[in-house]
Amino acid sequence: MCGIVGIVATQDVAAQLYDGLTVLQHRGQDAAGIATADGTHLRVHKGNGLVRDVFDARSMRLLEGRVGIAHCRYPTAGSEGLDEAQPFYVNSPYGIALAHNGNLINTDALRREVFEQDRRNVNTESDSEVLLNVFAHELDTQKALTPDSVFRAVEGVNRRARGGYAVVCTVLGLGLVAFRDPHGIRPLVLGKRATPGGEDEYIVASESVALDILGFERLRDVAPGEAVVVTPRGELFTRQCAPPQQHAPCIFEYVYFARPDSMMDDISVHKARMRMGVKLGEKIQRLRPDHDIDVVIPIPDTSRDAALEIANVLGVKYREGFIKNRYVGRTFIMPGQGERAKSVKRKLNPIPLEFKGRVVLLVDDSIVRGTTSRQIVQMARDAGAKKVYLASAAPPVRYPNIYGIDMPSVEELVAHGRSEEEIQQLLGCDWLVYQDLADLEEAVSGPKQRIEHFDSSCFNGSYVTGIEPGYFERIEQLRSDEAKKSRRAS
Ligand SMILES: O=P(O)(O)OC[C@H]1O[C@H](OP(=O)(O)OP(=O)(O)O)[C@H](O)[C@@H]1O
Ligand SMILES: NC(=O)CC[C@H](N)C(=O)O
Ligand SMILES: [Mg+2]
Repeated sequence: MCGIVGIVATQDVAAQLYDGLTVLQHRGQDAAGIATADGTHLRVHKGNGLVRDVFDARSMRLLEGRVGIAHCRYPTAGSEGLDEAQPFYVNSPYGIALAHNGNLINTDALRREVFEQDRRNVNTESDSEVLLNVFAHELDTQKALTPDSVFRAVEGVNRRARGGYAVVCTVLGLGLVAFRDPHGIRPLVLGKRATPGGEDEYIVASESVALDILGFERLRDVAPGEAVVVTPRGELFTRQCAPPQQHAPCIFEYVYFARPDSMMDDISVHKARMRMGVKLGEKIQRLRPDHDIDVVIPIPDTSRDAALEIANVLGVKYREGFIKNRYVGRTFIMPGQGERAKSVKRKLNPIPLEFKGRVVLLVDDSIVRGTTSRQIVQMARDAGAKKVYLASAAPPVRYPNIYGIDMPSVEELVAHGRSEEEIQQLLGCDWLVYQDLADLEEAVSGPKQRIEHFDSSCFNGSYVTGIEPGYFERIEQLRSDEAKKSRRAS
């Protein structure tokens, strides 16, 4: 999913960008990078691996500048290699570094346009490098470098690019630029803090947790289609750069991606997950008023909030029956199926006394490829459970996600083309229950019903940007696990 941060401060920002990235690490574990600008120079350091592995004292010292951006990557386009780690950089016009969370769905057409019409070279398979070149070209068509000209350039990007994008850039000679796609599919939040001397400092980030740990106050979310410019002197400019369109934030952020301590589009992720638990608990109660569940056990980490509420609604015990190895990262965002499958075992281990002789209800936030649940159900049986039920706080994932979550191939989705009974059989549990989509959407938008529409495409197959014919076949060819495996091998 990728995490992005941009900061303008009165001191060098690299150390703060680094700290910001460490709390966005759950959004991307494959690569990380920071770019800083100090007036005349842009400095970039990036590499493969976790944030803590990519930077050392020397690379941090070189990252001078009071304006900077940072990225941690979960690839959805191109390869996992260093070439496609972000931020990307172009030296014309002015020198621009860009970091992107999301995924473009018209990358091929844009790539051709960029080469043939804009006469710019894109050196990788990354959609983000294409996006940078579109922005650079649009800025190049402007007469001067001002917030106003940047807003016109972002208007140009919004006319040309389709898909999900939350973007941070440093533009030499101007400062920090950030923008969000016209549907607001990907998240972006704006924060501010004042120095003891009363000077303003600003941050934009994928999740508000980055603001919290760096002492910024959350001002608001960047609006769909809005762009933000912050100059090195701490002046903030904002403008709507696209005609109004349906706001459709990605619901999977609330289900799985985001940290529970983040606020996203003014909704607490933690509360959204608790409400998912209440709704699903009520459904279980409706379907099985005389249930025989002895204990509710979450599949850590992300399902905990929902699982606790299910236990409360059902009036049964909640127990931590699986212990998570804190040194293993998130398995879903690992690039290959072999690694994902191996990592579940390394990551989760049962405490048998919580299972022995009991009817257990295991709860996960979502079942995507079924990698986790298939193994966990077996672990619960091996640990002595009498019966193993499984509840998913999200509906069946039956369609690809194309806006920044790497699930391009329907064949890899355990629920694709299968009934719930068939999935239950495949996962090996005694009963399987899924959240209904209407309940999930209601749970996320909350009592105030702040958001009317979501991008719920992986659950209902409805894509807010529209899709070109042949698109799914093409990404399947490019990005299925099989395709990635043979690319790596060659
Ligand atoms: O059906 P699957 O393809 O296995 O994908 C779904 C699982 O993957 C995620 O866990 P992950 O280990 O990535 O992160 P977490 O520790 O935050 O739950 C998610 O929370 C589910 O447990
Ligand atoms: N998950 C993301 O946001 C990915 C960003 C971009 N499409 C990449 O692959 O690098
Ligand atoms: Mg999980």
